[in-house]
Amino acid sequence: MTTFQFLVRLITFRPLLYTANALAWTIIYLIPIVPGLITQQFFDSLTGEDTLKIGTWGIIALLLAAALARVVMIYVGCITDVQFRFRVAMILRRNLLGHVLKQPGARAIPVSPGEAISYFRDDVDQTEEAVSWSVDVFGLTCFAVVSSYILLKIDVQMTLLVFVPLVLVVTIAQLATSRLQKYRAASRESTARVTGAISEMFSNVQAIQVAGAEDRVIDRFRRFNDDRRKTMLKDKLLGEALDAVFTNSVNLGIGLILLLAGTKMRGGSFTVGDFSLFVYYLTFVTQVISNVGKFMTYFKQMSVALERMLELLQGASARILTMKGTLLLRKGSRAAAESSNSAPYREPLQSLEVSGLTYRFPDTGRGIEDVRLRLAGGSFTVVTGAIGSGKTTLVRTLLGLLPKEEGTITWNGKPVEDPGTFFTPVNSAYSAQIPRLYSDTLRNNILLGHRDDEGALERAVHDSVMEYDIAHLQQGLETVVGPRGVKLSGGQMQRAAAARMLVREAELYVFDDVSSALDVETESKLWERLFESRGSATCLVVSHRRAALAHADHIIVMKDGRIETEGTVDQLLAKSETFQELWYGDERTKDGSPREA
Ligand SMILES: Nc1ncnc2c1ncn2[C@@H]1O[C@H](COP(=O)(O)OP(=O)(O)OP(=O)(O)O)[C@@H](O)[C@H]1O
Repeated sequence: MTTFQFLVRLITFRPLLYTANALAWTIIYLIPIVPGLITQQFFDSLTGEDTLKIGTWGIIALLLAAALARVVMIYVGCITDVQFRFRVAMILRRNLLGHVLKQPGARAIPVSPGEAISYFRDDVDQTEEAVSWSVDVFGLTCFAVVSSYILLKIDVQMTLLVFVPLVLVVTIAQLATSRLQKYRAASRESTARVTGAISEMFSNVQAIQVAGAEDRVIDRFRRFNDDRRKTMLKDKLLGEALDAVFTNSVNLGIGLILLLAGTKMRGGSFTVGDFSLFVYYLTFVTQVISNVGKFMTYFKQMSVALERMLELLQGASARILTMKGTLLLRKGSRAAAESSNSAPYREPLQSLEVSGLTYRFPDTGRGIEDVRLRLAGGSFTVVTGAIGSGKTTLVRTLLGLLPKEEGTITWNGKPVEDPGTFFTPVNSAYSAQIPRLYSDTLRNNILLGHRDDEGALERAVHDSVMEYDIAHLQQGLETVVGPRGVKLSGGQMQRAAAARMLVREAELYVFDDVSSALDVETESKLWERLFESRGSATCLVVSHRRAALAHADHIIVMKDGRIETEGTVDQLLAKSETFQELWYGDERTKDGSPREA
């Protein structure tokens, strides 16, 4: 989709509102024609050359009426503009967010969250700006046509002599704005580097101190600041210079008119009223040029914004951005939409089967290949294997957090078409390898908006072996855990994440390495409690720890992205070297032989 097509699609998103807006602003731009003509009559009346013959008070009344009409129209124009802008920005943000939310969770956005936020904020704003200014271009063109006609009728030579150089000066200045844009982009980039460095330094204070890297980090920060100073200076200097040209071009024009008008007036072909009309329109002609320039700038920015938003769509059609749909702006429309979503249906899990499951990361080509597995309802299956063997990729692809390239998944024999939507509570709940906590209370981190029905929170805290920690936290469940949960230990974070999963009722619980930071005793308690309170639930657990492996009904051993072997602990100990290494791994002596018991 070209930028122009994108603009047209946004304009036609609400055609009536856009037309009303365009009409309002065209009238706003055309109204100044009238006071110009009235002023001309006023000055001509002083020299007895006026044709209107309505006297000074009549002229004043007309001027007031024109001013009042313009004020009223500006009020109307602001309302139509805000209404239209708001809808354009809202549809873009909603469509973008809707697309992001439909993506597999682990690959929802191709950039950092900070950058994605800037796409949602700045790129949408720039697009909104361009669409809104397209209205002004139409109005200003109408003004330019009508005023040029009036001025040319009064004096062709004067019009050309005054306006052509003026148009040239302002156009050249406008062209320089593309350089200004380059400078602006560079200064934004350098500012982003500086703020990024500040946030990196704050979040890595300990790592910097431990590595004794304070001086190097400050040197790097200084370089970023120097760079920012240079780019900002260029940006400001050119910006101010262009501003000076724009504001002074009117004075320049008036100077030219004064020079020429004197001679013409003496000859009698040019009246005082004509002079006032030229000066009056001059301001608006400059405005026309600078506003058309502004639109051109916004249009260019819009093409960059479109490119960036397309990046966020990750190859999906650009039409997604401008898809029409209800905006739920009226009171109660959200509630109506929500109530139409029926409660999720829970189907007890008898068997979950996966076959030919394949996903390779585009940048490394690594991942999983042709994975086949079967989980029986109520079973406890452990996926194990060496570091990087594909355990996490397997569960994420199964759950739809990564987009499977090939393979089928069936739940009780029925194919699961969209795993990302299907594998959520009440069907399944998942606890990721790296716990993601928010700077909020522990209670809110566990519940994450879930209702605390019938003591669900208390049960989840107990099942995840957190009761002792909570008793020792200063404010118990009300303790604020700090950004990313920094006030908790690694093991506490893992168990908080497990509690978040267990507070949700589900048929299938998927644990990705939740026990790696737990001591043996706590981990054993975790599995025991899970069996006690949720014996009928099916569990898929990624782990290489004995406490989990010892509880397993079935173990899957991964190697290089494929299932190497599977079976029970005894079977695997007898036949799999990889499994023996994992099982005895911690106990090997330096010469490689197992330790004596
Ligand atoms: N985001 C990513 N981009 C590219 N390659 C990746 C990415 N994540 C993992 N990989 C690669 O995919 C392979 C499987 O990784 P995965 O995280 O599934 O292994 P794992 O068995 O869970 O390892 P660990 O025990 O360390 O968690 C590895 O070779 C890894 O380098």
